[in-house]
Amino acid sequence: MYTNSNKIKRIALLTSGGDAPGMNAAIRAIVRTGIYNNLEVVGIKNGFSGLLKKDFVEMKSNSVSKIISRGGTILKSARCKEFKLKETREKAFANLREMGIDALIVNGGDGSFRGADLLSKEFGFPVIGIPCTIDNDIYGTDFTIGFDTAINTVIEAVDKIRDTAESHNIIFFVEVMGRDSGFIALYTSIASGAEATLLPEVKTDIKQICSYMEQERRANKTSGIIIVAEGDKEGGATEIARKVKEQLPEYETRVTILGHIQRGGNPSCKDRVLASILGHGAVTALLEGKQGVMVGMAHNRTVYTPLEETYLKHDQIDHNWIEVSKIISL
Ligand SMILES: Nc1ncnc2c1ncn2[C@@H]1O[C@H](COP(=O)(O)OP(=O)(O)OP(=O)(O)O)[C@@H](O)[C@H]1O
Ligand SMILES: O=P(O)(O)OC[C@H]1O[C@](O)(CO)[C@@H](O)[C@@H]1O
Ligand SMILES: [Mg+2]
Repeated sequence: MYTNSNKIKRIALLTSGGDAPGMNAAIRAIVRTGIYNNLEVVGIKNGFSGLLKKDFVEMKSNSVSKIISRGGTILKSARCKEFKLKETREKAFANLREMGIDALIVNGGDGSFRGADLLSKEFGFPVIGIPCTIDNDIYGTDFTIGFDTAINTVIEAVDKIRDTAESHNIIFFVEVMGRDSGFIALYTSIASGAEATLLPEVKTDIKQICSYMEQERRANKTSGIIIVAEGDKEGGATEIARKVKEQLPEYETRVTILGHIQRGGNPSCKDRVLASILGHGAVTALLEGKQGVMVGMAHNRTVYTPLEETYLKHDQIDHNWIEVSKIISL
């Protein structure tokens, strides 16, 4: 068990799970705020995997020069299945102690916070989380870092697809990311005026989609966009399109899977600001003696939420928004 009898002098940070635009801005803010407060800052490469392999790098102010505008993560990220095992986390804790590290900042999504929370609870080690995921599925913050950039990437693509849909009278099924969460699908549906939205949180009824398409045709609409979150329980866009085509063979349909273009790219202004404020907030939280919490932004204020709540409560989509999206796309 770790007893933090001394002041925090040396902190580490890592990025974990899917990369998210703005992770670099968060790294920059953590490093510079740490140095400003006379802390030593250590970067851990490749998420929890790097923690196990002692893949550490000392971070100086110039290590983070000119990265605020860059997508991805200079520390690299990974999914590390073994971190779910207690003996693996024991090794991680031992490595942190061996490197003289007093606290850890984890930049990632709900899965990363599960790992971070276990590390904090099992060893009493000071850990702070920063919400970095394009999925926006974390409780305790209005938005996660990367979401804004990702949804803007999606609507730029959907606007282009719309041109072809209209020119050729095609119904497009556009698949967006979100294995367990429909935030990207719902926001981009509303913003691109999509004719229908399919989400993991709502049961998809193929018959209902078909009758909706018929209704649209009667209203003289000859093209359309249906946004499908990849985690929809009826299947991804390819599967949904196949099922619809079985019922309505006369319709011209196409499928576009946007895939990983949604995770890359230069972060938006909003994501850069959010990442900078939360990165600074994570370091000041540690200096104030906070641990086992995530730093988030609610109503433009920095707030702290126990890590456990961030992944157990998740963030819920507003079901009224689905209705609104339908009404205004009719
Ligand atoms: N239950 C768990 N216990 C311990 N560690 C976990 C657990 N779940 C996830 N992790 C760790 O966190 C890593 C990242 O989790 P995950 O792949 O779910 O991504 P995420 O952080 O939710 O980000 P995103 O959803 O944006 O890709 C996992 O590879 C694993 O190392
Ligand atoms: O297939 P990969 O690259 O592991 O990541 C896909 C997953 O990561 C996310 O994009 C979030 O980063 C999810 O929406 C998606 O399910
Ligand atoms: Mg996740």
